[in-house]
Amino acid sequence: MTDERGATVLVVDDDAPMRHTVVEVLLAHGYRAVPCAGAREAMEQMQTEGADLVVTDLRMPGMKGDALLREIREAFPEVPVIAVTAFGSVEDAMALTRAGAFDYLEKPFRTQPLLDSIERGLRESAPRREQARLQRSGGDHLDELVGSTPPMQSLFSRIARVALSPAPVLITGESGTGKELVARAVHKASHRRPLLTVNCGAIPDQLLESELFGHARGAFTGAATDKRGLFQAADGGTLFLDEIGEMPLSLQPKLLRVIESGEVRRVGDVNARQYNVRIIAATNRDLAAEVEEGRFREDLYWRLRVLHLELPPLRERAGDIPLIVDRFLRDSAARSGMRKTLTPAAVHLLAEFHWPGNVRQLRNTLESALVFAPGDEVGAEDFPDEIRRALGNREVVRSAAERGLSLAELERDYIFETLRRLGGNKSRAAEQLGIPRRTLYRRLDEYAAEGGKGPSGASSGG
Ligand SMILES: Nc1ncnc2c1ncn2[C@@H]1O[C@H](COP(=O)(O)OP(=O)(O)OP(=O)(O)O)[C@@H](O)[C@H]1O
Repeated sequence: MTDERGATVLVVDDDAPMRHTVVEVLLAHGYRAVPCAGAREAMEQMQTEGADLVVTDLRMPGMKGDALLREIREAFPEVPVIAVTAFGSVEDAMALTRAGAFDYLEKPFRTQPLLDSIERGLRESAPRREQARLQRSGGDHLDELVGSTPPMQSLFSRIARVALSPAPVLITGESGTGKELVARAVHKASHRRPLLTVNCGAIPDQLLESELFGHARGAFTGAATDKRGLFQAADGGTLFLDEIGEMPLSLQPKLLRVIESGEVRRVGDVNARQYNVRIIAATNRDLAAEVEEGRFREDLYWRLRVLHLELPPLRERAGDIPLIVDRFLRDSAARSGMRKTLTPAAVHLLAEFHWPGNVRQLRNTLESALVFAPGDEVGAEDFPDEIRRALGNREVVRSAAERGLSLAELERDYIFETLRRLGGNKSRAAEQLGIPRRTLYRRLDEYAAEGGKGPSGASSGG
């Protein structure tokens, strides 16, 4: 967590005495308070110096305070805005919250509620502001990638560092962790152009070679004209080889040769040409294991992973989930013009789930909940059973793990408990357990043979 003393707070009010009083109070409490006489001045200040939080009056000449609120939400969504309003009607307050105000205070207000609100606003927005800071310091190449947890921060700084090198980069990580976004970020920061992408798993083996290297007219049946390959088309830029683990073994030595020499020979051509192409490869496979098993060439593997970026699975950076959700909600609001919010229970649910399909699954899940949730608010009940059940299951699994149960014991207890709940009806129990009936019978026979120990609680007690 960042230390919020010294945070920059803009105080926007056209009423000079009021403005100065607030500034004095904030300075006395260790904030860097900057007075702004109007909305324009405030926007100017945000663009040049930045700000961590804004306290603004809502009625000012020049630009209305609520217009300022909207502008800030759009340009600097990470900066919380506390609105000060003279008319404290409920309608106003609701309109303000809908427009994105973090909090509002009625005039005249006392010092302590203002200080409390500022402290809370800074605390709650800290991860978003940190992310924005990182993105700004690294240029705009990270703008699609959300994350403020330590593994993502270290990834961002690695991206900036590897971008300028001409060496190949290997990006690994489970499916849906953002490998393609990382490839794009590396490319963007590299100042190379253009970026071409090929999915090695999506093109039939025979075609991949001519897709990559091109072919000469008449090289094979059907090659009626000369064809440029991706290496040629990407000259001066980056070639992203997605799903490199799927590249056929027969093609791998050719790719290695091209990477090492920079020379490409089209299929059916005798002459080689020199191209300047930076390779980024990605895979969700364990390439080292593929090498062990003879499915991937070791020399190519080592050549590709000169620079290696590893994307952690989402469950290992759950702290990023609220940020990612926030980004998706904003993207979706921008597309649909309808802004929906999540209830705290829904946010909790999403933050706690283990997301085997990583960010892609989170995005898809959220998108469908946004479509199907009837009102403006998406609650935990709008997410699939499977996700809600997993959280309940976690409690059960945790207590089993705490008791030191083996998998076999857990299974046995679960079977007996299901049978007990269903009054001993084996057909229904098998159905609920999702196993064939004969499997259930076999298990019960095994337990009986073990001496009918019954549930582990009973056996460990005896
Ligand atoms: N850190 C992130 N911030 C925002 N969106 C992300 C992030 N990581 C992934 N996404 C989104 O998740 C989805 C999957 O990302 P991407 O296609 O880059 O994953 P991948 O690792 O390449 O997956 P695969 O191995 O299946 O090809 C995309 O919609 C992407 O925009």
